[in-house]
Amino acid sequence: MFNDLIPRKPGTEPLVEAVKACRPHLVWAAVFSALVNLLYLTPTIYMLQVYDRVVPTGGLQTLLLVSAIAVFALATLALLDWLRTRLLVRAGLRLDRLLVGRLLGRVVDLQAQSPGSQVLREFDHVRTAVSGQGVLSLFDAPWTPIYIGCCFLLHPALGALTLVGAIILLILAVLNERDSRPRLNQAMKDSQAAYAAQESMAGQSEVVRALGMRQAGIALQVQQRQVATAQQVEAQFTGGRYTGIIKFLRLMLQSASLGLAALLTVRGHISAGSIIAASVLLTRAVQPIEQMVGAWPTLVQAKASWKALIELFAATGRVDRVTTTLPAPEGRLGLEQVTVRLPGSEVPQLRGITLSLEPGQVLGVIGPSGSGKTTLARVVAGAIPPTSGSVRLDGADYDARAGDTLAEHIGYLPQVPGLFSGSVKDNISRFRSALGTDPEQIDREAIAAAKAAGVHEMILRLPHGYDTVLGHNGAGLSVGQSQRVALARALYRDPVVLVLDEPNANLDQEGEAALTQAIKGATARGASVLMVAHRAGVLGIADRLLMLREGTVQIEGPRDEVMMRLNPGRAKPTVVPPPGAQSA
Ligand SMILES: Nc1ncnc2c1ncn2[C@@H]1O[C@H](COP(=O)(O)OP(=O)(O)OP(=O)(O)O)[C@@H](O)[C@H]1O
Repeated sequence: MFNDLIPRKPGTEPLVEAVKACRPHLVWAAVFSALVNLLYLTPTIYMLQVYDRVVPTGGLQTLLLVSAIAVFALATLALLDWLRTRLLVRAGLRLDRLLVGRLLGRVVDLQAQSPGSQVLREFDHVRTAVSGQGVLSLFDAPWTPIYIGCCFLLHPALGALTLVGAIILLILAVLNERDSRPRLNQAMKDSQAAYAAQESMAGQSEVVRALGMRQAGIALQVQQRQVATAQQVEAQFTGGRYTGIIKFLRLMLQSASLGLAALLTVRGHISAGSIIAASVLLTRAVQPIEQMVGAWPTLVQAKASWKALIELFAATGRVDRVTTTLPAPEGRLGLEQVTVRLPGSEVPQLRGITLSLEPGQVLGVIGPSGSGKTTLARVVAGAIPPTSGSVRLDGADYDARAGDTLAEHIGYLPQVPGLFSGSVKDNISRFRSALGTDPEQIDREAIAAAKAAGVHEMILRLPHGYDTVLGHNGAGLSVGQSQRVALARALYRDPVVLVLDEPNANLDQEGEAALTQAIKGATARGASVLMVAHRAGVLGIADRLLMLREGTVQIEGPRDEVMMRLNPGRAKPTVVPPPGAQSA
């Protein structure tokens, strides 16, 4: 039942480490729980002493002594209860400290986007269960048999009543779990889908308004929400029904034990003190079961979330490896039989691509829409791994440089610029300030990159220059301006490989001239450049051209030769020199 909750797959090591780090807290919390539960016997024992020793003899000194002991025991109970709660909260914090950074790293490493956005929510479910009532109810549960045993010690009939009561409550708890679990799981899935749909609509609100999809969009979201809420309500109704029955039964049992104990006292089987003691013991015996029923949704949710975290870590096991530090590369790029099949797709997007690119060379990638140009750019940029085959930088597989180490040598300008919320400088410097890099160094390098991209003057004309704060997706800049800032980001710290995906798609003449100069500057210092382009202009700078069709290389060779082959009727290649090319 709990087998699938143990992280065993490669890649899940951080989860194992985090659990190990929290183990001392959990063990001590369990020990304190045991002591707390023992001390819960204090009122029972106190009552027995008062009724059986103090009342018959009228011994005030005995009353004072047992009262003092009871106060001490109850104070210790309160202290230990407080300590165990603190320990669990600290365990939750430790989980947070150890896992959140890695978790976010793994989300970045995920290829499929959707599950990643829920990951922190999943983690919080686990943390809440660990640091709250969920785990406490598990710690208290084993005490039910002990309290029942104490009832048997008072009198077998009282023990039997408590045992039967506990069994009935347990059966109700199991039925509750069985009835509400599928509904809770479904409710979770439905509400996640509803949240995702709402986020997507909110992100596209302009399009929704402009296309008159307002009413349809709202109706769709309301429907999705109703489905999710209906399941939640059903689960709550089911849980509430059982909680009500369980509460009624517990109160009945308490009264029944009082009545039975009174009967046994009248008949002289037990002392008068046992009457209330029996009722208190029964309450303690069934309380963990009741607690468990209350905490069940939290535990079910935490279990599902923990499994989701295990899957996430197992699916992204490639990261967090320790690799040998290789020397800085020169920019020799090689693809060997690269095949890419994106997650969820049945056919590969790239098939058996082999190519090489030397430092200082520009390779232009052309081909019809959907032929795989962007996919090739993403693989060469290291954004996605090949499904098979290898991508090499100076002979070393991309995998040989772990995490961000590879990215330091690569400048990537994606088809959609993808700027982030933050200042223009933050965006160009790839948010280095968050890593504690010297601010002056960041300023110097960001300005150098902007100059290399020919965008320095344009940035200076922005309301706050490099400190202009951009919104989500670079809001605050035009599409062309975003593309130029993203080019500066790609050139930040002079990477030896440049991957530019339709870098001139939104540029005016000035922007295209700046782009050409930037590419020339990069090749002059020895960078290799792979550039996807539709428009002929910028391709004039390419040394070689590669034409893709349906994910395979159709033609590859020196630019003019390829152009001649593509346009055999023409005497001269059709690629026109890009603006600014003659000034080089
Ligand atoms: N996330 C994805 N999952 C599955 N298939 C995808 C995904 N993204 C793209 N594809 C498919 O991969 C193929 C290649 O897409 P790609 O974006 O590489 O083409 P492209 O040549 O860059 O096209 P364009 O010139 O229109 O940008 C297309 O058939 C597309 O449908």
